[in-house]
Amino acid sequence: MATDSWAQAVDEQEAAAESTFNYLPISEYSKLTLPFLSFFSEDKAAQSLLNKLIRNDLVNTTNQVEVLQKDPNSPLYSVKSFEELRLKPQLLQGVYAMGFNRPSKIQETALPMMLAEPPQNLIAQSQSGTGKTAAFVLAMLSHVDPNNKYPQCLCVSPTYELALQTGKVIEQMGKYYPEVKLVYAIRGNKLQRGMKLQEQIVIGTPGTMLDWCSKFKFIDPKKIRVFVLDEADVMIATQGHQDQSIRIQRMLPKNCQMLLFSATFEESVWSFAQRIVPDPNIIKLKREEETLDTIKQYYVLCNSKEEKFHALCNIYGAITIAQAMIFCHTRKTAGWLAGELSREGHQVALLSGEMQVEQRAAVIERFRDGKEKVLVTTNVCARGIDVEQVSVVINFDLPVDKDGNPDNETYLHRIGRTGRFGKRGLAINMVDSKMSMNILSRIQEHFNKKIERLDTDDLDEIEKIAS
Ligand SMILES: Nc1ncnc2c1ncn2[C@@H]1O[C@H](COP(=O)(O)OP(=O)(O)OP(=O)(O)O)[C@@H](O)[C@H]1O
Repeated sequence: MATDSWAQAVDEQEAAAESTFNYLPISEYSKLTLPFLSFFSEDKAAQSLLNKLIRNDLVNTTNQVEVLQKDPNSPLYSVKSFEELRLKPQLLQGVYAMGFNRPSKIQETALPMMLAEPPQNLIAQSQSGTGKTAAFVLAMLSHVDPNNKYPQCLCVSPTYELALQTGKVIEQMGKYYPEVKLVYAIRGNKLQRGMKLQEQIVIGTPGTMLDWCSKFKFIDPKKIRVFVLDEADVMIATQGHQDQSIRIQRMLPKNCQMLLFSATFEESVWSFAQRIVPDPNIIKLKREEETLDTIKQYYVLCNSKEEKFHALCNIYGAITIAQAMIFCHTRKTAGWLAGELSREGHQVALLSGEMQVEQRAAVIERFRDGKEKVLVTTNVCARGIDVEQVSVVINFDLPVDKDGNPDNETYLHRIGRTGRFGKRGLAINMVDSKMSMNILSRIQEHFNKKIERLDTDDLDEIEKIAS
């Protein structure tokens, strides 16, 4: 594709996004199946949704589960099969119909606690994709009494889209348990004043959920038996969500089971979790550490973006690269580079900030399937996305934070490998100024790992790095 058509595609997307926003009232916006998320493309919520959309498997972690029980004398339960949980037959059927053969790590530890009598509170942290959603969905479905026609479980999610994704899991898992009904407490879902909900499970965003419990009284909070707070780390990143969640929690009865899930566990999440979940059991599943040990790192000296592109072409000319990811600082550079590479005959995928989340998921999926060999992206777009099979990572621009300092964490995440995918990798950094050389040196110092210079005009030298 030529540069012009890339530029045109971007213009068209931006125009479409603008016109959608201009003409949609807020209430309509939330009714869209997958609304534009571009204005919070940097957001954790978009990232989390993207991960969910492109994932169709469990992330396999080898690390151990860490269980900190509130009562250290109580036995540490763990099950190895869904049968051992003595689930209702309809639910077991649902689980198997989804293709789950046995519980994931977090499920085998969390489910016995969540299904215990009397109900136990739980704070659980494990990386995205490890089966948390399926775990609490099973807990909710197990605890409701379908004969009671009123809400018994509340589940709050940070955004409409994430609520919808969880709702889908409830629907799939509860497929053989049709007596249990689900309703979405989301902006735009307008109910008649004075009505009382009959559905047993309510899933939604904190603001609407709070309104439905207090202002409109569609829900009687005193009858709630299970309260789930999903994606707590994403939740607290949004202004107001913390307070709204706490206000909902305060309306619930003392014996209501409180469950909180998070993919990460920084201090802010932890203190929020403790405010919202009294007397918790705590489960943590540590993410495997990324390391630079198996990565060969190089830098190339250039004077301009054109020179960087030239160096890139030389690298491509000298070594066979199955799949590469190229990171640029701005959308503009990413678009330009993708155009130039396409012109050279490469099959290029471009991940750009103005794309809808669904479009971005499609791009990553195609790349993952090997339909394109090069993925050009900005860091914002690719943050938190794991494309494991990539063996070459090119920092067309070095990662910096908003103050222009080296972003070591991003550097590690872009090129690092976990022990499990301990395949050798190659990272090439493009340096085009004194400033970027300084950033490179600081990255090198930070990781205490030498980054060698590579002369891209010397084809023999390039060939050597691949061997
Ligand atoms: N026991 C299981 N066996 C096989 N697949 C599973 C199992 N549990 C969950 N999955 C699948 O693994 C994927 C990830 O699960 P899930 O969405 O529950 O993870 P998560 O930890 O909630 O992720 P996130 O933090 O993004 O919400 C889903 O596609 C889900 O269908």
